[in-house]
Amino acid sequence: MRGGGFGHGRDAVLTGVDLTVRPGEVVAVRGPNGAGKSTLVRGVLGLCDVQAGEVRLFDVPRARFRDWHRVGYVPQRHTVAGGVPVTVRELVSSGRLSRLRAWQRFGEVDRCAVDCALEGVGLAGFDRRLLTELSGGQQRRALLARALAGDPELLLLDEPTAGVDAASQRVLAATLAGLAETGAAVVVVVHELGPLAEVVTRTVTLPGMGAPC
Ligand SMILES: Nc1ncnc2c1ncn2[C@@H]1O[C@H](COP(=O)(O)OP(=O)(O)OP(=O)(O)O)[C@@H](O)[C@H]1O
Repeated sequence: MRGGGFGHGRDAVLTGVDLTVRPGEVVAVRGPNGAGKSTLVRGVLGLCDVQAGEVRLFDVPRARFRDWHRVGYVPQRHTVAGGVPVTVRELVSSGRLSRLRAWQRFGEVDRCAVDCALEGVGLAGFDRRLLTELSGGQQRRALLARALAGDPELLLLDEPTAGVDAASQRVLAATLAGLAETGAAVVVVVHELGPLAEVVTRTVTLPGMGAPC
């Protein structure tokens, strides 16, 4: 992004953001509550208003970008289960859908990707459970598995370690390191780096209080 300005309606949250993330990088985005970390990530995805500047994904202006299967997103909050009795496998399988062409069925490759993602976050034995029956930390891991199942080349994670125990944070760190080794770019919003310190290659700190970055 160049000169990125992001906000909500007319309210500006971030101005003048210049940030380039390259393949193989694991970039941590930090800053105080309300600094605009989620707004930045959502701005990349077009989920909040881009008020100024330009965002390009894989060198394509975001407005013209269509290859969303290349991008994974783990939101900070989720309402995916909101009243719908979805199993962990169904949730994680939905991460493959953007990879399928209109005429393609969910096949063996897709099932393997889902199994692999479940295993990668330590939820292999939970696939038939309802998402609502999982603890908060397990639900966050299921959301991560959904993003991983799509084999993203750019993965954006919004506070994936919040409410997640130390052992699971170490698993997450190893998973992100493995992904970056394949050449994927990772952007992760975090308050405390914890085990992620081992894999983060660069930290971007948002100053907060509406100050330019
Ligand atoms: N949907 C929304 N509509 C209007 N304002 C919003 C919306 N979401 C966030 N904001 C405002 O944007 C500002 C930045 O919020 P954001 O969630 O990006 O901060 P953050 O750095 O991720 O904070 P935290 O560490 O608490 O998660 C805050 O002042 C917040 O009130």
